[in-house]
Amino acid sequence: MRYLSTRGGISPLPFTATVLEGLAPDGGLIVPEKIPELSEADLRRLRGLSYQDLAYEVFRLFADDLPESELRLLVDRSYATFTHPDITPVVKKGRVWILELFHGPTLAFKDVALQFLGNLFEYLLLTRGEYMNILGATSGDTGSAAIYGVRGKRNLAIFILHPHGRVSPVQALQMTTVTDPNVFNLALEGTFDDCQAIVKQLFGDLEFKRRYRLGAVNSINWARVMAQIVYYLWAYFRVSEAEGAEEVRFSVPTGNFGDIFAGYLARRMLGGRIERLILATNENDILTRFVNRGDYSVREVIPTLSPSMDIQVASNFERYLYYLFGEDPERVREAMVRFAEEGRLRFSEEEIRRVQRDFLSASVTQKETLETIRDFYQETGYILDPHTAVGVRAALEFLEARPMICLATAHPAKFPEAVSRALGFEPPIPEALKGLSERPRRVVILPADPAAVRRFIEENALQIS
Ligand SMILES: N[C@@H](CCOP(=O)(O)O)C(=O)O
Repeated sequence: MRYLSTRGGISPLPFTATVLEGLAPDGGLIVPEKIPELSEADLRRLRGLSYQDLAYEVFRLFADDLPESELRLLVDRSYATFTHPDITPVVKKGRVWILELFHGPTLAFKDVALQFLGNLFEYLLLTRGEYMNILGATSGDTGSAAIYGVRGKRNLAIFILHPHGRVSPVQALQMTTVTDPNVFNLALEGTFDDCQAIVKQLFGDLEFKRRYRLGAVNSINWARVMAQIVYYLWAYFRVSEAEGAEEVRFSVPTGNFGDIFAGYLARRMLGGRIERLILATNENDILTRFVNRGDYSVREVIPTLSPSMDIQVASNFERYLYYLFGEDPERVREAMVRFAEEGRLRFSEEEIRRVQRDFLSASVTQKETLETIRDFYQETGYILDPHTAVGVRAALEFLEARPMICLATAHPAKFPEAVSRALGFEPPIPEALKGLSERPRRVVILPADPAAVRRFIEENALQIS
């Protein structure tokens, strides 16, 4: 498989180069040259596999320049850190299925890809005798998952930018209590969008990127998206079999468009057996306005009870645009230039119709989020985290005969304040979070200024002369 940039400015790359590159040097996102479609025979072969075997088979389609034996080891090592034997179990609760993506070390869906990416980085760097400084932005969950994915690994340092005071207290503790010398948490005085823009700006400075060997852990890195495709296929197989249904819907709480973009690819691979994806947003509803009205225009970021989704500029949206525009990089480049200048994009009626064949969308208020946590608990005894609650609420709006699978993107114990507001008690604390608040912390507060971040990296980056 070869990889291209959504903006058309690179020669085709193999998988391993794609992973190390992160963001394409022309500022675009990297996409596979073609999306494999699974035949009936493939589906029969994949249906009964364990999660690890399925992941191995899916990765083989995209990562064909990795030795197969090494890929197998990477998959097994990555999912050995999960506490559930099914890795991402799917359970029926009330009228919907819940796909639990929070059984990894940091209790969020990000672990599914970042455990793998951490091991993959280590393997690639050691075999090439290279090092890397990872630079990432987080609105809460990616940060700790990336840190846990690379801590203790050789030839790697990691710099994670989060918006100061705008992640949940548990999310902040998960990141800042990792005090290994190669882990740097930078709390920026701004929003997640500021953090992500700084990351993209520093990646866009090719001289800086090459000098400090910058690597990406956000879903701009293709390996993140690839790893997330697996759980859509996994859940499709489990639920279609249990319900005797050919088609299902998935509901996905969405901020940066990475997770739902993996769902879009899974939908294409399954030949439409995912009838549609429900794109669920909180009050930061730019993506809902896009799906429902073709209005993709930036507004102020509103802090909510589901902070990981407090995002206006969704970086993976560009990958979807590439397919919406018929894989025409020229159109993508023009659109991204216009968006940078005007902060908005408009779409034709025909384009909106096509978008609506892929997605249905609803935006969910904080009041509705709390009501959903409460009502769902009363009906099923199951505690939703606020992000999952946004997805469940949107799912209930679009419930019909097909089974509905809701992505449970984080464990409720990461958001005890929101759960307690809804239910009057906090969720039980899982082992992984016990004693966090007593541990020493390390975090540096900086202005949301690219020059300040750049200086910090220059002073602290791993450099091997
Ligand atoms: N919601 C994310 C934001 C970053 O998204 P990513 O998928 O591109 O890493 C978070 O929790 O940090």
